[in-house]
Amino acid sequence: MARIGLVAHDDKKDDLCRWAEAHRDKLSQHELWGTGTTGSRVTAETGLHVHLLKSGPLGGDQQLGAMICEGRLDVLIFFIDPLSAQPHDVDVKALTRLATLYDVPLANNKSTADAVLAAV
Ligand SMILES: O=C(CO)COP(=O)(O)O
Repeated sequence: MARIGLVAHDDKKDDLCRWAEAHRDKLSQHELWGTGTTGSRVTAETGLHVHLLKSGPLGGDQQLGAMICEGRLDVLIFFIDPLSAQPHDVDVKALTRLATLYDVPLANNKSTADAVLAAV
């Protein structure tokens, strides 16, 4: 069982929920962790259980980063919005930096998420 982080910026939350619904059976075999709003929406729209962290701008991205550097997260699915500025951009950068540093598979879009999930 893999420990999978689920995060999406606001304009990408619909995409992530659709992706999670499409992969519901597979995702249900894993331990899911999500930032507050993303995780709540995934649960509401798919029925999947997601352990909820703080909302991203309130520290949720940093909580996922801490999980990564402590070896408590195996995969990060993070649908980033490349067309909008984020008030917590420094947190977003810190999270993607730690995923890179610790060699955690990081999917920033649906195609990559499909490939990563197929491999776990
Ligand atoms: O902002 C986020 C990622 O940077 C996501 O946070 P929420 O899921 O709480 O909206």
